Amino acid sequence: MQSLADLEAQAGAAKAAFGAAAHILCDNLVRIYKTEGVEVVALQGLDLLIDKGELIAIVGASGSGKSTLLNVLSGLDVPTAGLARVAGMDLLSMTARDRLRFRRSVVGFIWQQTARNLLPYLTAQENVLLPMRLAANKAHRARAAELLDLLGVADCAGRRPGEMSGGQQQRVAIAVALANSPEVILADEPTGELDSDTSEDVFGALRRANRELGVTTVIVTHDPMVADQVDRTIGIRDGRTSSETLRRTSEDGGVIAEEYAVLDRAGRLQLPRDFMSALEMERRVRLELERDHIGVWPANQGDEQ
Ligand SMILES: Nc1ncnc2c1ncn2[C@@H]1O[C@H](COP(=O)(O)OP(=O)(O)OP(=O)(O)O)[C@@H](O)[C@H]1O
Repeated sequence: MQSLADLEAQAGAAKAAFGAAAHILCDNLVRIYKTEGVEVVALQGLDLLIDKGELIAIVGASGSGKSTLLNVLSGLDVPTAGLARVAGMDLLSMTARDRLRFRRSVVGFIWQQTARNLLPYLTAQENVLLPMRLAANKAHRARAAELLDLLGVADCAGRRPGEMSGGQQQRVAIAVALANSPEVILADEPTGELDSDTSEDVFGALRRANRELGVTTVIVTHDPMVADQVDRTIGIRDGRTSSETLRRTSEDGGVIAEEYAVLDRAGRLQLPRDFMSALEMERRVRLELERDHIGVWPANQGDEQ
């Protein structure tokens, strides 16, 4: 029989192990906004693990908490409770100085509004040089040129944002986000203002940056096409991760997408709304453990109270 000390040691080890190797970790993340005495729980115990070098999409209905999550991960906003760690840095206990360093060199950010990403009076090259801060030396100029080339906008180097298309501006914005060699790129609806062809270019540029530079990339999107092209899509509902779609290539070269519900460490999972309404499930369900699955049934009429 195990002693209490053994059990405590085991529990401690399991806790340390959760997400220990993850590049991005959220554990039971909570963000409550208080406005005029009303509390809005935007994140309600969200768990998330992302490995180094992954390219993932986050999808979810409007108001599900996607932007709140991205603001936390980028160090712009501080969560109310829980644990959030990016590239080994704890986002709840960072000093102001660490936060600044984190925002300057650990994460790169791309906003939906093309105009918010670039300074209008600077050329593409000058925009990319800006985060590097020091007077542009030769190495910096070479890096700016390399990044613009990698993202397919080398020909825009000397143009100002007003002289570029929306898609070109977003690709330059990716170069700006990559300028200081961040470990993580966060993009909030980067193709939200673009048509589908241009979106594909921008998304291709993000994929290339992910593949060639190994930078962990998280894209919040409504765009179903974007969600089709990543290894993993994480669905958020009511401030929690609710589903994951994993894509893999089959032996014959086809792409197989499999959707899973997310089971948290407390054993909670969210049933898809359409499944629940199809069987009129509300409040209570019956569960039965079978040899290789768990059955879920609507409560019998007599069970309702
Ligand atoms: N600064 C704020 N003050 C008060 N409530 C907020 C604030 N920001 C977000 N919320 C609320 O938190 C919830 C989650 O919002 P969030 O913007 O994260 O959702 P979203 O999934 O990004 O939505 P969208 O797709 O529309 O951008 C919503 O109910 C929203 O009204």
